[in-house]
Amino acid sequence: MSALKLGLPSKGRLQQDAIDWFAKADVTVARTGSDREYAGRVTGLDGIELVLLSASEIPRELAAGRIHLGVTGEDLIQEKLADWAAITPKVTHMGFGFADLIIAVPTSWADVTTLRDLDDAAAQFHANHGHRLRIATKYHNLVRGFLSQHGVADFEIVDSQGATEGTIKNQTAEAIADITSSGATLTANHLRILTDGEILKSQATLFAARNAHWSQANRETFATLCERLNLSPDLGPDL
Ligand SMILES: Nc1ncnc2c1ncn2[C@@H]1O[C@H](COP(=O)(O)OP(=O)(O)OP(=O)(O)O)[C@@H](O)[C@H]1O
Ligand SMILES: O=P(O)(O)OC[C@H]1O[C@H](OP(=O)(O)OP(=O)(O)O)[C@H](O)[C@@H]1O
Repeated sequence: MSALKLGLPSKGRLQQDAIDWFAKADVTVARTGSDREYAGRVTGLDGIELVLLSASEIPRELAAGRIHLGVTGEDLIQEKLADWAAITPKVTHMGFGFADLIIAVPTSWADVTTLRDLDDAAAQFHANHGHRLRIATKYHNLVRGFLSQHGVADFEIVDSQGATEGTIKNQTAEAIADITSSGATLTANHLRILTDGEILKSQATLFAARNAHWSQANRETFATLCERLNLSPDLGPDL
């Protein structure tokens, strides 16, 4: 019998909260081996196999159906999977890992407080510098989609996979789009969120994979898990 594969973040800020969340359903995730070994097992509910993955790889594994269930941030799912709701429906929000994806500019840009101002500043910047205003982010698709919806076009995305708030000081970008939680990193780097610059509110979420092979046993395990967590997700007929 092939077990239901549950993908959890292998490290990082979501891992411990995810483990605690499953413990509420008497599903105990124990890391095995050393701290650095990406192995673990699940006890308390038969038929679940743990798959430890980077939070940013969980969307791809869900889409490919290599895991049945996965925990990651909504920001990562929406960025990486265009048609995410059809491929990997949400089972439930998990109530941690809250973070907002936002657009921010230097606090010294006193005249730029809205997207409209950003659009004007971008046109001016292009005219003055001969190249487009650069926005550093790892959320290329979400940022492009959001800015195009709001009529901001004269910009260029600069890839930044980490320390994005530092790109302005480093002069590799003029604005940034990144997730923020406490706001401390923005403040420390003299950045201010545009008043209408919120792209997405994210939190850790349990997703199910439509493309996974769901055996009868896998469905029953999932149903038991949902029952213990008091969940009745409506995932449509194909799951
Ligand atoms: N400061 C934060 N506060 C709360 N949640 C956050 C914060 N930063 C990130 N998150 C959430 O946690 C998710 C994973 O972030 P984390 O930094 O743990 O992993 P990652 O660096 O994106 O992935 P990887 O495991 O590949 O390194 C983010 O996509 C977001 O949903
Ligand atoms: O609003 P705050 O509470 O300050 O948190 C926001 C910061 O947290 C994340 O970075 P992370 O710590 O994952 O480091 P990274 O820049 O290397 O991705 C995010 O990219 C922000 O930089």
